[in-house]
Amino acid sequence: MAFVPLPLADADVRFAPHWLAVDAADALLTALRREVPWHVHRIRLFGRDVDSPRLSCWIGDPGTGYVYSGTRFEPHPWPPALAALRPRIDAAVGTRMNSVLANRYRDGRDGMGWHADDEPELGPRPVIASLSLGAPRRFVFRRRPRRGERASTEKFELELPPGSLLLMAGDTQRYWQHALPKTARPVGERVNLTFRSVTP
Ligand SMILES: O=C(O)CCC(=O)C(=O)O
Ligand SMILES: [Fe+2]
Repeated sequence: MAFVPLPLADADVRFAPHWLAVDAADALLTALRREVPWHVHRIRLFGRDVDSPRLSCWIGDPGTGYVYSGTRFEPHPWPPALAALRPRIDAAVGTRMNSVLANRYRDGRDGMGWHADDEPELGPRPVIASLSLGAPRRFVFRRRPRRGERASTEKFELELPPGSLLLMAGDTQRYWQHALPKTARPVGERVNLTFRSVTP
């Protein structure tokens, strides 16, 4: 359950690799497969609308509607398994979360490209708690280029096993981007929940 800080400069990233026991993570994955209305979202990529390479669902309190990749989503109400989990997440990170983006990566062809979760509704220093379930996947950070720098080579990567909780806080979104790369390796299904605190 303990968090260890990860060595990203000017960021606050903490990781609890075994936040949930493996059987609890499995049970949650089974419940979420059934309880969450999974959809392919349309996202804007280099000025074009395309199908996102994953299934997703926005879940949240009323009024936490969210703009993502140029599209506004009204949140789905909390399914029972997530309503039960939410106070434990809140206690672990010390923030009251009011929404969650659930993502379902069916296999290695699904992933998420480089981005920072820096939408204005998340405030200047977003606190985001990311819980992983199912197949382990590689998660990567890259530093945004500093002033006068064309590109940054600073990277940090880790594997996110089932039951792990990754906390991103402080200036993490300001100075770093993250991604879940696609992979040619045969990997099973993974579900990720990013709990957020949105100011409506
Ligand atoms: O699936 C993941 O681990 C990352 C998800 C993510 O970055 C996001 O939902 O913003
Ligand atoms: Fe993200």
